[in-house]
This record gives sequence, structure tokens and C-alpha cells, in this order.
Amino acid sequence: MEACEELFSSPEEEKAEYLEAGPMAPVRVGSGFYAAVDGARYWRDYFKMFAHPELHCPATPAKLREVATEYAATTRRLLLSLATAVSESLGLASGRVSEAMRLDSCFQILVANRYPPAAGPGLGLGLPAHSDHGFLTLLFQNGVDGLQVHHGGRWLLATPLPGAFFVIAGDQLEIVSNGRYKGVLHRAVVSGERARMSMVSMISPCLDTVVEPVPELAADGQGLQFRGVRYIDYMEHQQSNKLSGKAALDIARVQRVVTAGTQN
Ligand SMILES: O=C(O)CCC(=O)C(=O)O
Ligand SMILES: [Fe+2]
Repeated sequence: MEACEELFSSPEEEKAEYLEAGPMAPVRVGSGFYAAVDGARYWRDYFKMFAHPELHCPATPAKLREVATEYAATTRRLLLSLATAVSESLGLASGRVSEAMRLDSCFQILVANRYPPAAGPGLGLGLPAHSDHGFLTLLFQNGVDGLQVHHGGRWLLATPLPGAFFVIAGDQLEIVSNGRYKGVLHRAVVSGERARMSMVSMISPCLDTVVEPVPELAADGQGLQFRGVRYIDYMEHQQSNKLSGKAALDIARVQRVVTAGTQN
């Protein structure tokens, strides 16, 4: 968190080279969610870094590379062990989901988010509703709440156990599990007196992996809910369009046309 604070406070000219870079730039700094396509501004500053297989990180602050390397490695180990638990929870062998997504050569992104205290009464939006484009996300925050999760038709504030991570299921998990897991719809609000920071560590398959449902999970008569989409295409699509709930997932969804009288 300290290193992130320093990162956000670094001189504007040092950040300029990463400012509003394209969606696939390995280091990106910005305000709002890719304001160039979104049009709207949100109360968020962010720093995004591709972290694995290769860490891309600004040269200053000096300790950032070391801190980010360790944070990425530790959270990656945890995320990969969660992948085995996810596989077992689906009734599959523990390594099946990792094997299907080739997670041994996974791709990882770190994001530091900073939200200002609320400017006035009521809630401001820090980050609009979305699901994460990757497989699994770990989110850690600085003790100031603001993450909301859409559940049962309502927005619920997610308050962590002290020192705990949130685990957020992403779109690639929804695809590989043939819809058994859902990419969680979430957003960030600003409402407090204190600035909020969150650290996101997300793993995904490597960029050229075609992600599709594990065939064993389509054997229940429902068929395949999703077609295979290359992860890099999915990520570019989600990051280049207006962030709109879970609309990005529609590019992978199998559309079924049901004509009256022909359902059997
Ligand atoms: O800051 C938060 O609580 C949410 C951040 C988030 O959803 C993201 O960076 O994808
Ligand atoms: Fe997110």
C-alpha cells in the first residue's frame, strides 16, 4: 500500500508516459475507466501493470519492482491453489480447470486503485458495474469500504474480515465452468471521509489461450453455454468498449433461438 501511495504521488511527468495508454499497454495509468471510450469520468485513479510472465513496472519508486514482484508471486500462488479448489468444487479432478486453461503459463495483472473521499453527501461512483475479464481476482483494501457486489437484485456492501482478501470470480471462470460459476458483477463507490485504496491481483490464461467450457460440464443436457474465445480477444473487447455490466460476455455466449412449436 505504501509503495502504491508513492506511485500515485510520483511527479505527473513521470506518469505521463503511461497516461491513458491503449487497453493492451503493459503499464497504464489513468482516471476513470478508459475515459477515451467511456466518455464518463469516475472517481478513480489507477495504475495497471502486467505482472506475469514478465513484470512491467515503472522505475520509480525504487522499491516498487521488489514489492510488486513479491506481491505478484505470493498472490499468484494463492490464486493457483484456489483454481484447484474451484476444480474440485465442480466435481472435477483438482488439476482439471488449471489444465483446461493452461494456468501453468498464466497471465497476471496487478492494479492499484485510489479513490478520493466523497466530495459531498451521498454515493459517488468510483468504478461502474462490471465483471472482471480474467479468471480469478484477489482484492485487498486499505480498511476503507467501498466495494459493492450485486446479489439478489441489490447492491450489497462487501466488508472484509480484517486482513482478508476478497476473491472475485471472473468471466473466464464463468466460461470454463459452463456457467456454474458466474463472473461477479461489482462496482466501487466513494462515500467515506477517507481516501480508499484497493490492490487487485488477477490471473487469467495466457493471452493466446482459447477459453471454452470444460466438456464434462456440458453433459447435463444443457449443452455448451459458451463458445471458445481467445483470451486476448476477449480482454481487448472488454477493455475497448464502454464498461457495461456483463455485456462483454455476450461475445462468448452461445445464442439459442427457440422458435415456438419447435422446442422438442
Ligand atoms: O476497488 C474496488 O473495490 C474494485 C476494483 C475493481 O473492481 C477492479 O479494479 O477491477
Ligand atoms: Fe473489478
